[in-house]
Amino acid sequence: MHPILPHTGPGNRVVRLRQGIDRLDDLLLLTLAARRRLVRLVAASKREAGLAGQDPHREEEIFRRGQRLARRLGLPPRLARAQLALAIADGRQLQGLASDSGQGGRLPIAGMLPAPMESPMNDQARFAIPEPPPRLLRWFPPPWRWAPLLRLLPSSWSARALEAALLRLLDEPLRAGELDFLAGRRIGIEVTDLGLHWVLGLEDGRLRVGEGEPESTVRGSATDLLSLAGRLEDADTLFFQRRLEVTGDTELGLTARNLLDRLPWESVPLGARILLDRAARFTRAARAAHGGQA
Ligand SMILES: O=C(O)C(=O)C[C@]1(C(=O)O)C=C[C@@H](O)C=C1
Repeated sequence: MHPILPHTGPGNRVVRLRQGIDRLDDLLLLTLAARRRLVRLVAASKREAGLAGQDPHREEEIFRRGQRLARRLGLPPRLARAQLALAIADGRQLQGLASDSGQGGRLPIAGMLPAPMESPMNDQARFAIPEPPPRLLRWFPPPWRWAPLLRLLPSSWSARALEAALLRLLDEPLRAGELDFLAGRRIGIEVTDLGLHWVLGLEDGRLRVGEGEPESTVRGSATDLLSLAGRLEDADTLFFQRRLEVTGDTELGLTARNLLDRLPWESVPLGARILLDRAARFTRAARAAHGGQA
């Protein structure tokens, strides 16, 4: 808490807004850290495929996409360009590539990056994704601290993201007709610590995330729901420990739960599996770092 700002009134609003700004700054850095991991992976794949490190077309494409998104978000295009230039300069530096390969200073802020500090590592150590260190996680806010920020986002965003994630995850059971029991029904998913809830149904053979009163609701913390979806914990354990709860039409809720248990995990796209596994491990480690309260 800032020492000279009051705890009530407009001063308090400043404190809370600054906390929001801090969370968003955390997100910026977190995004950069995740980007670096992907750059290392893409560098390894390019080497394996015998492709050149530097790819000016790809860089152009990144800038073009950035400008389009900046326009849609009302962000100054120069700001978007500068941010992306910094990220790409770092991407090049990670791969030991020239920061500006004679392209007329297209990455003008490359010089702002610190000199490479990468110590020589073998490929395995370099590309392995380490468990986040606990001290860093204690600094990283627990899921419930994100709730007020998430509420600021349009609910259609989270609904679309969930719909896309579920479509990938449940593609095979959906095509095999195993989700037919959901036709015309509405099942709720509630992430208690994030204050998020969605209603899921099957319309014309397609999974839909929509509005309305659910007939049955599966409820749990972000960490526990991710652990279930990522197969780090099985549904029985979570229900038995009351970390997962089904209310309303129990039969419908239990059918959904059983489906999750029987999910043909091998058929889930590898990328989605890795992402889920990472997200679940990360939030579990964050919960442990916050004394089990995240
Ligand atoms: O996509 C790649 O091939 C990368 O190496 C990543 C990246 C970037 O940082 O986005 C870095 C250097 C390349 O010139 C193009 C893009």
